[in-house]
Amino acid sequence: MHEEALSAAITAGGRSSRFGSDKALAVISGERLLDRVARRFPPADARVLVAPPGRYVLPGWTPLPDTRPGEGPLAGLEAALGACPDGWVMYAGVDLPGLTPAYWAALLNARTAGARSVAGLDASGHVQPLAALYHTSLRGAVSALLDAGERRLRAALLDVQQVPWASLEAQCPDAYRNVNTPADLPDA
Ligand SMILES: Nc1nc2c(ncn2[C@@H]2O[C@H](COP(=O)(O)OP(=O)(O)OP(=O)(O)O)[C@@H](O)[C@H]2O)c(=O)[nH]1
Repeated sequence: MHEEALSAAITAGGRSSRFGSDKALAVISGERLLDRVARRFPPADARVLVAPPGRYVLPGWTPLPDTRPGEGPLAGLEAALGACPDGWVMYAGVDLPGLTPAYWAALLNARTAGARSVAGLDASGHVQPLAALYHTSLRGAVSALLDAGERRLRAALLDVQQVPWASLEAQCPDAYRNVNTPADLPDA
């Protein structure tokens, strides 16, 4: 039988212009944001870090350059889907220190037949594509979106299974607290 892989991908290719310095390297509770997000994935068959070549060293993670540098996290997803083995990819922004293994388990458990992406809704009901599951069968669709000029990551949420906040809140209340400025750091 064909076994589907489960992969983890972090996208860390941005400019951190609002943060003022590279936010992936910001230290919270003694560790880099990058290490925190990486550490809080469940075990995976492949682990990739989409970022400019040479910017980071993250042991156990395969560095992966952007297919379309500077074009945002939708382009980062294209790179990740292209590099990961066939199956599901847990895709996260490097600026989400509140993600936990329980968060990813909740999304994985929410997969339904026919779904090709799984994303949570925040407390306001907004879908959160930067901490979501994408199936590698979306490769062609994501490239087509980019070719057509699309840059919003949420456009990749095709055949999406949404997970209500009520199903996530108890296990991971800070899942969607992202770091854009130094004031957003949990220790601040
Ligand atoms: N691979 C990749 N990731 C990106 C790119 N741009 C942003 N990201 C990532 O997407 C996530 C959200 O990024 P933003 O906070 O919207 O953008 P940013 O450029 O990091 O920060 P600002 O300059 O303050 O907007 C972060 O994890 C970024 O590292 C890109 O061009 N390629």
